[in-house]
Amino acid sequence: MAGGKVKKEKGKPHQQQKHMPYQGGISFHKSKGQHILKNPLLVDSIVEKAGVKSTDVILEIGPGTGNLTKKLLEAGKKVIAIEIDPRMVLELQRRFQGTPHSNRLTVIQGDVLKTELPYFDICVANIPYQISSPLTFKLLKHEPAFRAAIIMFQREFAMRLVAQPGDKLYCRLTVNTQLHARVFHLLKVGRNNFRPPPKVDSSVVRIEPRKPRIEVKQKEWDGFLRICFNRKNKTLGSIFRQKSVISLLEKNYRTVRALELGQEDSLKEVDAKMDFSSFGDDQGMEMDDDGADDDEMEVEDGEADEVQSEFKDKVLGVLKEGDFEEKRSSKLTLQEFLYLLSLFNKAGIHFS
Ligand SMILES: C[S@@+](CC[C@H](N)C(=O)[O-])C[C@H]1O[C@@H](n2cnc3c(N)ncnc32)[C@H](O)[C@@H]1O
Repeated sequence: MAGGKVKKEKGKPHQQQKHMPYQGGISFHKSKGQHILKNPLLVDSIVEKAGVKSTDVILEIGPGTGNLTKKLLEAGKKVIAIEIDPRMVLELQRRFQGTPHSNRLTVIQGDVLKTELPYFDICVANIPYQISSPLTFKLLKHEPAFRAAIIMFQREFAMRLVAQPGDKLYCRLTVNTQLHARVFHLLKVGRNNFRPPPKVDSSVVRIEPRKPRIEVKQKEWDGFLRICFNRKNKTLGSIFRQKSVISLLEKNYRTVRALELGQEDSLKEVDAKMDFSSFGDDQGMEMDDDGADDDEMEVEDGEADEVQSEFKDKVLGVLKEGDFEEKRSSKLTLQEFLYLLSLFNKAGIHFS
């Protein structure tokens, strides 16, 4: 309930670290990323840069107390807002009830990550940063594709989304996002525009889903990028020489061949011979990685780990064919990644 008492944590009678006071009586929960936009000029600027049309159905994620919602209602035809916190939902109802906007606002109470998204033309949102990655990919998977999403992210996350080959922040998240969308940086936002101020600066970006979509087999693509970005500054030749990588690809190769030939026995034989422990469950193709650890090593590398085999020659042959052996993922364009994957697939080499 808005204006309710702040619950004190057990054993910490004088501490209310997670609850920040708010002049209107509502308290903000950091755990829900509640940093409310307090600068009306900034709110105007976001709505203006979003290019909202008067015919637009707008999706807002995390409307909070409704500062952005109000401007969106003024600009568009309809706002559908998804808010996890029932206190905020009440606050919104109270704020817009009896106003000319009330019948054009629908508030859905729930976790946006667990909610089936409605149809919308444009999404405008100041989101809780902890859901940045899964939310971005939920939006990018959404059908039918919307015109654009204008979203406030933590600055570093935003810069990863818009990074170009060769930029320090260029990572798997960048390539995965840019496969599905064109992304533009719109606005830098300092932390003092929020109440309470977050610990980080922010940026507003514009995400435009590609139309038509670039079609890839998602598991194949994810598996491929995971390997390429395992050490993004190493040459692809060095990454694809690793024993663990060769083993995984050879297993996939034989699996596909065996399935094609319907040879179940040879499958069992392959499984018995190979050790794939270094990839294990990490082959899960979830898209929620924020890319922050792309420089971290998941697969051991090094000369000692190399294998000599015909299959390795096959893999390196593909790299040579496309002139990729000396190239590094940190500098590869989206088109080059797509081309390299197509060369691997043409040679019967698969990543899932
Ligand atoms: C950064 S605040 C933005 C509030 C408001 N839009 C503004 O700009 O002033 C994020 C809002 O998202 C809500 N929220 C947090 N997690 C959410 C989730 N998983 N699904 C929907 N809303 C969420 C919070 O309760 C909060 O109201």
